[in-house]
Parts: sequence; C-alpha cells; structure tokens
Amino acid sequence: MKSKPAYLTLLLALLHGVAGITILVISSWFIAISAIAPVGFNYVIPAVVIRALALLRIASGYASMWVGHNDLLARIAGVRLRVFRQLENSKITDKAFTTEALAQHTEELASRWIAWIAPLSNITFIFTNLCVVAVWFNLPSTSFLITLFAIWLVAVVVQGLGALNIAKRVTTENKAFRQQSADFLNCSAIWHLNKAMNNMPKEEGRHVINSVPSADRVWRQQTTQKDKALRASWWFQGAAFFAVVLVMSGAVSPISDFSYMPIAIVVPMILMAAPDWAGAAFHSITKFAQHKQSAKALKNLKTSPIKLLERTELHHSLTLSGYTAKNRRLPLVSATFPATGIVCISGPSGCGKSSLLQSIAGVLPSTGIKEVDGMRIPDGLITNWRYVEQEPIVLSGSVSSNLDPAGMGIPLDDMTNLLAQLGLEALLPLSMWVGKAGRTLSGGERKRLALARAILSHAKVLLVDEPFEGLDVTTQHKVCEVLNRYAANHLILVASHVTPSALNVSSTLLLEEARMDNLCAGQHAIRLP
Ligand SMILES: Nc1ncnc2c1ncn2[C@@H]1O[C@H](COP(=O)(O)OP(=O)(O)OP(=O)(O)O)[C@@H](O)[C@H]1O
Repeated sequence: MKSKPAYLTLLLALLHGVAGITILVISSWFIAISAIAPVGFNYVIPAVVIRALALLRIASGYASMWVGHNDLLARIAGVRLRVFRQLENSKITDKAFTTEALAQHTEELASRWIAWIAPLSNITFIFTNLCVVAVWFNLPSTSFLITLFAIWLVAVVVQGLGALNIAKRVTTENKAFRQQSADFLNCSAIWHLNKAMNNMPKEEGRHVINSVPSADRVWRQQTTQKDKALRASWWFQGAAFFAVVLVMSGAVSPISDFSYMPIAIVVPMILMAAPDWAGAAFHSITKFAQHKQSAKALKNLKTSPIKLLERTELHHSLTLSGYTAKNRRLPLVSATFPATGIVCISGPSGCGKSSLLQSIAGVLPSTGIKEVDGMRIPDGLITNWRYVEQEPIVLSGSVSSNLDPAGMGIPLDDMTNLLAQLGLEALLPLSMWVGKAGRTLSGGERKRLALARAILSHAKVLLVDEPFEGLDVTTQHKVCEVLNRYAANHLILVASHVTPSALNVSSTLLLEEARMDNLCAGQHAIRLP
C-alpha cells in the first residue's frame, strides 16, 4: 500500500493547525498594537497576512479532509485484503467474530491517520513549537505556557491509559453481545418455548420477547469512554483559564512595564484558546485505544486451517480402507468405488453418512486410507471434488452469483438450462436477488441451487448429501435425471434415506450404526456388495 497520501494528510493537517495558531498569535498582537499604534502604523500588512493565513487554513483543512478520506478508502481496501489473506484457506472458529465485527475492526485500523495520528502529532507539534518560540523570544508568561504543556501531556497520557482499559472492556462486552445475539437468533424457531414468555404481557395480541440480548453494557462502556474524554478536556479548559487568570491578575509574576507591551497579550490568548486547538487530543487518544484493541482482536483472530489439495482426477477407482471421519465414533469403511456412476450410501440416521462424504471431500479430517487410482491421497480439501451439503449455504446475492461465486465465467445459458432441468424456473431470471443468505428460498430450492452450483463447476466427484429430502415426487424425478446424466462421466456418491426408482444406482454402500460394543471389540469394515 502506498503511504504517500497519509503523510500528505498529516502535512496538510499540520498546515491547517499552524495557520490557525499563527492567525491567533498575529491577530491578538494586532488588536493590542492597534490600540496604541503611532500615527503612520501600517495596518494593511498584518491584515493581509491574517487574511492570507485564513485562506490557507480553509484550503488546507478541506485538502486534508479530501486527501485523508481518499487515503482512508484505500487503506480500508488494503486492510480488508490483509484480513482476507489471513482467512485464506482457514475458517473462523470464533462465533462472535461476525462480518460486522470484522468490518468494525478493519475500519478502526484503516482510519488511524485521520482518527488519531494526524490530530495528535499536529497538536504535539504546535504545543512544542509554541513553547520553543516563547522561550526563544522570551515572551511574557512563557512559564505558564510550559506548565500548561506539561499538564496537557500528563492528562493525555493518563486519559490514554484509562481509555485503553475501557476499550478493552468495550471489546469484551461487544464480543459477548455478538455471541449472545448469534445464539439468540439461531434459536428463533423455539422462542415460543421460552417459559418467561407465558407470563409476559401481550402487545397487540403478540407476546413481546424480553430475553433479547441487550447492548446496554456495550453502550454504557462507550458512553463512559466519551464522558471521560469530555471530562479531561473540561479539566484542561479549567487549567488553561486558571492560568490566564493568574497571568492577568499578576498573582504569580508581578505586572511589569513589559506586561503592557502588545506582545504580552500573545501567551494569554494562546492559553485562553488552548482548549480549542489542543482539547481534541483527549478524543483522539480514545481512538488510539480503540485502534489498539482492534489490531489485537484481528491479530488474535482464531481460525482453523483448511488444507487445499491440487485437482485430483479420477480415472479408475476410489478406494477407502479402514476409513472414517477423525474423532467421531463411527464405523470404519473399506470399499472401492468406480470412476463413474452413482453409488448410494444408506443407513440409519446418525450412522455417519454425512461424515463419510465430508471426509472423502476433505472437509473433515479422516483416519484410514483414501486412494485414487492407486495413489494415496492425504487429508485436505480436494479442489475439484464437491460436497453438496444437507443444508447448503446460499450467498446474499443474485442467482447467477450463487451459481458462479468464484467468477469462473460459467456461461449464463448453462446456468439457465440446468436450473430449468432441476425444476427451478422460479429462480429465473439469473439476475434475481435471492435475499439475505437466500432466506426467501425454500429448503428444496436451496438444495437444488447448491446441486446446480456443484455441477456447473464441473466437479470430478460429486458427494451429495440428502438431495431428495423435502422434494415432491415430480421434482425428485427431475433431480434423478440430472444426476443420471452427470454420472455418465463422473462419480456421484449420494447419501440418502430415500432412493427414487428413477435414480440409476450402480451400487449401494450400507453403513451400519456405530455401536460402542462394536467399536470396542474392533471396528468393523463394510464392503460394497
Ligand atoms: N460436528 C460434530 N462434532 C462431533 N460429532 C459429530 C458432529 N456431527 C456429527 N457428529 C457425530 O457423528 C455421527 C454421524 O453424524 P452424521 O451427520 O454423519 O450422520 P448421518 O448418517 O448423516 O445422519 P442423518 O441421516 O441423520 O443425516 C452423529 O451421530 C454424531 O454423533
């Protein structure tokens, strides 16, 4: 990522800040000197300088915003890419890490230049230079300015440390809230079983759900964070005004002749306006704390790796020996499958049909031996074999983006024809939006859409989980015809409780239920008949 615009943002913000403080210094001096100016004093030059500085301040302010926001967009894209790379070939295991959480942390990371680096370095630069110039020219009341600088520094550090703690709590509360929300939404189908609901008042005849996860705690922490920043800036304002009062009253340093010179007004004016040009630091430091938390959260993002295997062609046979999904108490399978045709995998519910298909595809790790044309294949996702889930994932997008999610350029005609063959004419045209995660589709439509996606990717081996579940007989027939045609050149393993007569099954693998005594006595192997 090019970082030039970021430095440009900083430079422009600096110009904006310096122009502002210079206007303050010159104009306060100008006002003071105008009162006692001798005849012939040239009012034009300071007035022109102030006007020019004002224009510079406006221009640099807008330019800094423009460059800064362009840079922010580029940075968001860059950080997103980094996150995508981090997630490549792996899956997030943390339920609370929703897309929204990822987006929030990404933005927090990307906005660091405009959120805190530019404002904080700007104020530090101005404050330091004001002190140096004041000492250099021995301006009256310089010690007050230096004292205020020290107070500001301490306050920012203390505020920053507190903000770090609160930001940590915000992240924890946010994570808990997201986790509770995910759990709550996942059990939406059984909300009515919630005991509390029976005793609850009704609104317009409907029960009001009162166990909805609340974001109150998150909100409270965020409010505390803002309040503390605000309080710090009020205290700073108080200190600055107190310093002005001390200067003006002469309580600390006695009023001398020098005090009546126009230049003597400069430091009190700077002190008076300090909350305006230095107060923003207290809010910027909280942004820094949030940034730290986001960077930590993304760094510690829990993922589990998915190993990808190269394309695996199948010319003769797929052989499994003593094979099963790892860490599941399931029967071991020993069987040989042909390179083409349909093999039905049947057995009682829970006997391990889905687990077997998933481990063959490489979605699950396995134990035992898997050989393709006599070559042993290690664990890992085989990129040109497809497992079609029992409950498929549908993307929030158009029908065509669901059929070609990787943008492989699958011809639209192929998509349309296949959808028609599967009885999915209702999903045409292909540009139709399927709703968030395909929620508008029926269970049967989702299954056939996922099957179409797998077939259109020209998968060498199709591993289809319960494709006929929830389909009427006519639609089952259509699905059978599509599978029969595909099986002429490919191997299809179908896990199913039903085997429609229209399906050209070449052989059946019957999985028995895994029983504890079987497993203890030495696991049994099942062969194809
Ligand atoms: N995510 C999981 N973690 C641990 N064990 C699991 C998991 N999913 C399934 N199992 C175990 O594996 C067994 C087999 O599950 P699987 O889904 O493979 O069976 P199935 O034959 O496809 O069942 P069904 O016909 O009901 O879909 C289950 O009884 C369960 O004990």
